[in-house]
Amino acid sequence: MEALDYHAEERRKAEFNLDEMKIVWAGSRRNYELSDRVARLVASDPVFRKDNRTMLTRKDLFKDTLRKAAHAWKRIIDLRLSEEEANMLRSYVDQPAFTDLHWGMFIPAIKGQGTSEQHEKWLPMAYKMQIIGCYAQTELGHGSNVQGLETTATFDPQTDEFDLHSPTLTSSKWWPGGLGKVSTHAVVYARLITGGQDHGVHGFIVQLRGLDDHLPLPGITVGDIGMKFGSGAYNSMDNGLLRFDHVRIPRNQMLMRVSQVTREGKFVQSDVPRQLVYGTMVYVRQTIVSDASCALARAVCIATRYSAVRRQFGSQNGGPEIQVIDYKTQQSRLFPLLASAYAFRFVGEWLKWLYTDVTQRLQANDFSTLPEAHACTAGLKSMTTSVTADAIEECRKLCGGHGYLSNSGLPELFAVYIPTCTYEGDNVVLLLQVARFLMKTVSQLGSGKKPVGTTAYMGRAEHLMQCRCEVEMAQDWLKPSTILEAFEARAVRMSIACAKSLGKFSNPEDGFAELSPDLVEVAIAHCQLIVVSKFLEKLQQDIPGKGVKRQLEILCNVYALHLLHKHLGDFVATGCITPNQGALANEQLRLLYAQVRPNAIALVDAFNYTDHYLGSILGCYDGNVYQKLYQEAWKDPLNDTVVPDGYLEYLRPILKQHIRTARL
Ligand SMILES: CCCCCCCC/C=C\CCCCC/C=C/C(=O)SCCNC(=O)CCNC(=O)[C@H](O)C(C)(C)COP(=O)(O)OP(=O)(O)OC[C@H]1O[C@@H](n2cnc3c(N)ncnc32)[C@H](O)[C@@H]1OP(=O)(O)O
Ligand SMILES: Cc1cc2nc3c(=O)[nH]c(=O)nc-3n(C[C@H](O)[C@H](O)[C@H](O)COP(=O)(O)OP(=O)(O)OC[C@H]3O[C@@H](n4cnc5c(N)ncnc54)[C@H](O)[C@@H]3O)c2cc1C
Repeated sequence: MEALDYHAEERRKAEFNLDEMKIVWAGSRRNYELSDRVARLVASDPVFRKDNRTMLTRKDLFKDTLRKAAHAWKRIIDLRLSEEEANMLRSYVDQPAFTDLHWGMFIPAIKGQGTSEQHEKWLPMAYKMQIIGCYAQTELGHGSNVQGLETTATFDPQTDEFDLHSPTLTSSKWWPGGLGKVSTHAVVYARLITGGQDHGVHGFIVQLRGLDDHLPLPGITVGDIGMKFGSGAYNSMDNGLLRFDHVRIPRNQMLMRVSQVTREGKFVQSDVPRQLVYGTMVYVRQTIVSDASCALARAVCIATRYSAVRRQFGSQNGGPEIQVIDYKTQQSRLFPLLASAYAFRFVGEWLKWLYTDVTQRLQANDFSTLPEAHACTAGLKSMTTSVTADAIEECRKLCGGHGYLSNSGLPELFAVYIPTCTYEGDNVVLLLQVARFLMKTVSQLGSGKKPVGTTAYMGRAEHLMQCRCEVEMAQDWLKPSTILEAFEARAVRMSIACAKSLGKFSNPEDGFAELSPDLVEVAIAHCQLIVVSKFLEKLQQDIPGKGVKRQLEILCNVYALHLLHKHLGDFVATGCITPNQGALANEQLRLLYAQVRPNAIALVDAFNYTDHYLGSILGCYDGNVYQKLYQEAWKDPLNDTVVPDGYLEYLRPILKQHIRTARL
C-alpha cells in the first residue's frame, strides 16, 4: 500500500525539476549521491536513533555520545569510507561530540601550524584515532582577546623542554570541546617565553591523559565545565577546563611552522606572518558558513512543511480553513529565510573556494590574500550565524504553539546552534575585524593601490558615491545590475562616511572605539553585498533542469529585496535610493512571494533531508503531523502512569485540605 503523503498536492504544484535542484543544493551530482547515500545509511542504523535524547540525564547523554562516536568510527572503518564520507557521516549523526574537535580543529591545527616532521609524527596517530585531540585556546579570563591569554610555555635550555604553567585562576583553559572527559592530547595556546622574553601566543601539542588508563598526567588538572543551555543539545559535548602545574613537554612539541625555538633557546620568526597561528580559526569559520546554510535550511524545511499542513480561519461553507502558508505575513517572514538558506549555500561554496585558494598560495609563500580571507571568513561567519540563530527562533514562532514542543526539533536545533554566534570568535568582535579591514581599504583609495577581491567595488567609489538608482517601476528591481549597484553604493557610502567620522578623532583607536556601533553596521552592509553578489554570480552559471534557474532567480531577488526593505533606512539615508523606490522594492517583493508560494514545499524538499536528520514531527516528509504528535505524546514518561508520582505526597494533601475546608 502506498504511504499517505499529505504534501502530495503541494508537491504537484512545483514548477521546476526537483532532482536537478537537489544537485544544485548539494553542489554537484557526485556530492548529491554521496550525501544521499550516507544520510540514508545513518538514518537506517538503530544505534544512531536520537528521538529520546532530550530525556536523557547528562551522564546518559554523554555515554550515548561515546557509543555513537564509537559506532560511527566502526562504520567508517568497516565500510572504508573516505575522509569526505566520514565527515558527512558524523554530521548526519547530528550529535555534537569530541570527534568534531578532533577532526575539525586538532588535526587542522597540526596540519596548518606544524612542520613536516611534526606532520609525520602526529598525523598518522591522529588519523587512526590512536590519540584524540582538542583545541585548547580559550581561558576563563580571556577568549576574544587571544593576545591576552595567560598560560605560559617557558623554554628550559637545560632540559630542551617547555614548562607549561597556569599562573592564575583566570589562565585556566575553559571551554575547549572534547577536553573535559575524552581528549588524550590538546593543541594548547600559550605565551612562549625564552630567555625571559615573551614572544606572544603559540601552539603546543600536549599530552593530557595516559593512553592506557586515561588518567590525567602529573601536573594536569582536567574536567568538564558543567551543563550548558537547553536539554540534550550541546550537553553531549564535554567542554572542559584545564590547568597546568609546571608540566614538561619536549621542545619539538611546539608547532613550529610560524616561529621556531632552537636548541639554544633562540626564538626565530620565519617569513610566515604571525597571524597564521590563528589559521585554524580561519579554516573553521569557513566551514561554519556552509553549516549555517544547513541549519537554516533545516529550520525552514520544518516551518515550511508545517505551514502547509496547518490551517487556521477562513473556512467557506464548511470547507477547509486556510493553510497558514497562504497568509502574506507568514510568507513575508518565511520566504526570506528560505531565500537566505540558498544564499548562504552559494556564498559558502564560494568561501570554500576562496579558502582553498589562499591555502595554496600560503604553501607557495604568497600571503597577499590572507587579509581578504580573514575579513571574508570572519564577516561571513558572523553574518550568517547571527541570521541563522534568529531565523531558527522565527521558524519556531512560525510553527505556533507546536513549535515549542521538543519534538518539533526546533528547540534543540536552536540550543545547539546559538553558540555559533560566540565560538570561533564573538560575532561583534569579528565584525569589528571586518570594519578595520574596510577602513584600511578606504584609507588607501587615493594611494593608487587598487582594491581587489570583495572590495574591488571600492575602486569605483567615485561613481558609486554619486550614482542615482534608475528604478521607476516595481519590476525594474528585477535587474541584477540595479540590485548590485544599490548594494555597492550603500556599502561604499557607509564605509566612506565612517572613515570621514574617524578622521575627526586625533587618536584613531579612540575614534574606532567611539564609532564601533556604526562600524559594525558598515561591516554588515559589506557582508550582505558579498552574499548578494555571489548569488548573482551563481546565476551566471549554466544551471540545467526545467525551471531551476528561474526559481533561483526568484529566490535571489527575494533575498536582495528583503534586505533592502529591512535596511531601507541605510539605503535611503545614504541617498542610494529614494523612499519611493524603496516602496517599489516592497511591492516587487510581494509579487515575488506569490511566485515562491507554489514551489515552497519542493524548494525545501530539495535539501534532501531525511526524517531522521530533521528530527521533527512538524517537518516530517509525509506531513502526517497530527497523528504523529498524538502518538508521540503518549510516549512521554509522564504518561507511563495515569496518576503521577508525587500525587500521594503533594497533590492529595492539598486536595483533601480543600475538602476539609469545604466541610468547615
Ligand atoms: C541538533 C544537533 C545538531 C548537531 C550539530 C553539530 C554541530 C557541531 C559542529 C561543530 C563543532 C564546532 C565546534 C566549535 C568549537 C569552537 C572552538 C572555538 O571557539 S576555538 C576559539 C576561537 N577563538 C576565537 O575565535 C578568538 C577570537 N579572537 C581573535 O581571533 C583575535 O584575537 C582577534 C579578535 C582577531 C584580534 O587578534 P589580535 O589582537 O592579534 O589582532 P589585531 O591586533 O586586531 O590584528 C592584527 C592584524 O592581524 C590580522 N588578523 C587577525 N586575525 C587574523 C586571522 N585569523 N588571519 C589573518 N589575519 C588576522 C588583523 O586583521 C590585523 O591586520 P592588520 O590590520 O595589521 O593588517
Ligand atoms: C559551545 C562553545 C564551544 C567552545 N569551544 C571552544 C573550543 O573548542 N576551544 C576553545 O579554545 N574555545 C572554545 N570556546 C570558547 C569561545 O571561542 C569563546 O567563548 C569566544 O571566542 C568568545 O570569547 P569570550 O567568551 O571571551 O567572550 P567575550 O570576549 O568576553 O565577550 C563578551 C561580550 O563582550 C563583547 N566584546 C568583547 N571584546 C570586545 C571588543 N573588542 N569590542 C566590542 N565588544 C567586545 C562581545 O561582543 C560580547 O558581547 C567555545 C565556546 C562555546 C560557547
